[in-house]
Amino acid sequence: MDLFHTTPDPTLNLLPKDGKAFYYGSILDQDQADYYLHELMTNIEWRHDQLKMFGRTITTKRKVAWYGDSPFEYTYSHSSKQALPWTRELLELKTLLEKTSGECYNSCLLNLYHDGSEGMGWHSDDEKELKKNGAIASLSLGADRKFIFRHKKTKEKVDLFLHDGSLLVMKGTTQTHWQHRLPPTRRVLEPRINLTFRTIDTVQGASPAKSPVN
Ligand SMILES: O=C(O)CCC(=O)C(=O)O
Ligand SMILES: [Fe+2]
Repeated sequence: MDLFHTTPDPTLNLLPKDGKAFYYGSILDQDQADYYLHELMTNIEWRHDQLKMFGRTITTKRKVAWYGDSPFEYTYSHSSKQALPWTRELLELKTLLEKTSGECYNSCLLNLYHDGSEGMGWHSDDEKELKKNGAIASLSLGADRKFIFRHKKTKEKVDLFLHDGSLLVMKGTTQTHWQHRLPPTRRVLEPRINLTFRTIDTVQGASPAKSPVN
């Protein structure tokens, strides 16, 4: 299904079955989107991600950061990390996303893609430490990028563009039945930041999404 050219309707489920994904379009005006992009570029403690695959350590070009309500410990590709305390801007965005989506979140994984050569491979945000079927609110800032869902069994795909300042909310059984990916592209030369607000199941501990290769 090609959803590139449809006007966003946040009441419309983009997935034909086995999950729910709602695209709100831009929820920030251009000045706000520019402001947060700049602030987050500057004030977030960005680190290259280290993935361990087949006994080798790979350093991704994209950078990541992890923030939360408390210094959640989580294991991310065989190394243990701690969530940093919320910054002012992250708390403002969390409040806005909670109001818009009607859900609560206690942590946020941020990804910085310097240009279109950086992306993220197929994965589901289904770590056992995340609240089962918890909502994930994905805010995009900067370059518009294509995002693709793929059903795990039928391989059915749903494509959309995540625009500057836009919100995508994934909920229900989406992470059980669907994977998603941010494909690299030669057409994009500008940076993009993506924030995924999540809920860690605080009884169990903490872990963000798997570490898919670029
Ligand atoms: O950058 C994106 O839009 C996707 C990020 C993502 O899937 C993740 O952080 O788990
Ligand atoms: Fe993800």
